[in-house]
This record gives sequence, C-alpha cells and structure tokens, in this order.
Amino acid sequence: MSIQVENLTKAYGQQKAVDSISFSANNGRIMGFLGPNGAGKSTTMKILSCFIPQTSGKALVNGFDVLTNPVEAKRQVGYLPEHNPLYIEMYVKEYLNFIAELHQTPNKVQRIKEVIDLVGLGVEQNKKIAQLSKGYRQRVGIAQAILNDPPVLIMDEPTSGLDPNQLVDIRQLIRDLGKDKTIVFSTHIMQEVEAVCDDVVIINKGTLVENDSLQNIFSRHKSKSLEEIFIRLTSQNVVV
Ligand SMILES: Nc1ncnc2c1ncn2[C@@H]1O[C@H](COP(=O)(O)OP(=O)(O)OP(=O)(O)O)[C@@H](O)[C@H]1O
Repeated sequence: MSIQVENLTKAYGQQKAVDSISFSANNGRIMGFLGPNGAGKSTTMKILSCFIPQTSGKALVNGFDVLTNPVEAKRQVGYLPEHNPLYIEMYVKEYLNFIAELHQTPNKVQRIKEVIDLVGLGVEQNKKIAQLSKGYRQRVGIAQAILNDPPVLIMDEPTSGLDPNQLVDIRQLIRDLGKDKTIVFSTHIMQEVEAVCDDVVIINKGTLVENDSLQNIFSRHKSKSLEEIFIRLTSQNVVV
C-alpha cells in the first residue's frame, strides 16, 4: 500500500480537525478525497506531505513514516497545495528549474520540457507566472508536483478555477498519471470523482464516513448519484 493512515488525528487547540481516521491508497489507483468545507481534507493532505505533523496516529507514504522519516516520506510525494503558492515574479521555466534544483532532478532541462508538455503549458512557457491566468498557474502547480516523477501525488483541489476545456485536459492528465502512481486528490465536483476516481474517501467534521471503491459505494447505496450519497453522509438535515 502506498499510503497507510491509521487513527490519524490533528487537533488545533481544542478542535479536532481530523479525528482518528484510517484509510489506505494503492498504486495505480486514483482516490477522491471528499468532504464539506472544513471537514479536514487539507489538514490530512498537509500531514501526508509532511507539511504539518499529526497530533497522534500514524501515516506512512510508500512505507516511510511521515513523523519518524520525513525526509524519505517527502521524497515519495508530489504535492499541490490548495492555494498553490508560486513565486509569481519568476518565469515559468525559471520556477520549474528552481524546483528541479531543489529535487536535484536528473536531466533537468529534458524533464522540464517533458512536464511543460504533459501539463499543456507549452504556449505560456515563456511568461512570468504573474502574467498567467488562474488555470495556467494551476498547471504550473501541477508541473512542480510531478517534476520529480514521485510515486505518490497529493493534490488539493487541482481543478479548482479551471475552465471546462482545461478541466477536461487536467482530468485526462490525472487519469494518465494515475496509471502508475498513487493519486489522492480533493475536489468538490462530484461529476469529476465519477469521471476520474477508482476509490473514494469521504470525511465529515474530521471523521471518516465512507471509504470504498466507487463501484462498491454505488452498489451499497443502491445507485444513488454520488452527490446524493455525499449529502446524505455529510448533512444532518437533508434526507435523500
Ligand atoms: N492552522 C490552523 N489553525 C486552527 N484551525 C485550523 C488551521 N487549519 C485548519 N483549521 C481548521 O481545521 C478544520 C479543517 O480545515 P481544513 O482546511 O483541513 O478543511 P477542508 O476539508 O480542507 O476544507 P475546504 O473544503 O474548505 O478546503 C477547519 O475547521 C479549519 O478552520
């Protein structure tokens, strides 16, 4: 298993943003990580990417413990944070070169060309990041996450802010990357989950409320739409 999470908990003061969740993700599969606003998705993803430590519980990435072996664990993961922080005064290629140097990526000039191609940045590759539209900035964020060809990709709302054409392209890219990587990504677009994901985890107020293959979820919930299933599992007031 490429990602193993056991009884993971993160408390901010009195609030448990993530409350004893357990799940696993496998190579060659794409997991949709879902939940309403404030459910604890970003917090979990930050822990898996070694950006913040958990309060208790265990998280392994490709067998490496994020607390006890963060350097190795971090090497396994490409991470696209929710707000996609970029050095906007840098040119696209300059920024990717900077990331490649951080990773000590072999054949970096060739690899940068490859990822620019893969994420469809070709026409914008000579611009400053500050000059790019939101969708193209998102592509730069995805490019930096995959640059080092990590076995695990964790992407926090990778398609947020993309136009419908870009959505189709980036979903296809996620599907392609998912063939030989483990991908965990969050989204609020249920249609996207149905189009892209093999497995689904849903959390609500920090606790796990669903964890299965998309196929099993549909059959257990008697083929309701994923949107209906999501609402039923995460809302106390709506009966679907
Ligand atoms: N640094 C922090 N300090 C205190 N509380 C925090 C911090 N980061 C997150 N939280 C709280 O933890 C809870 C979970 O937040 P998180 O960002 O993980 O949710 P999310 O599921 O990613 O939400 P969204 O879909 O809105 O992005 C929220 O109540 C949030 O306010």
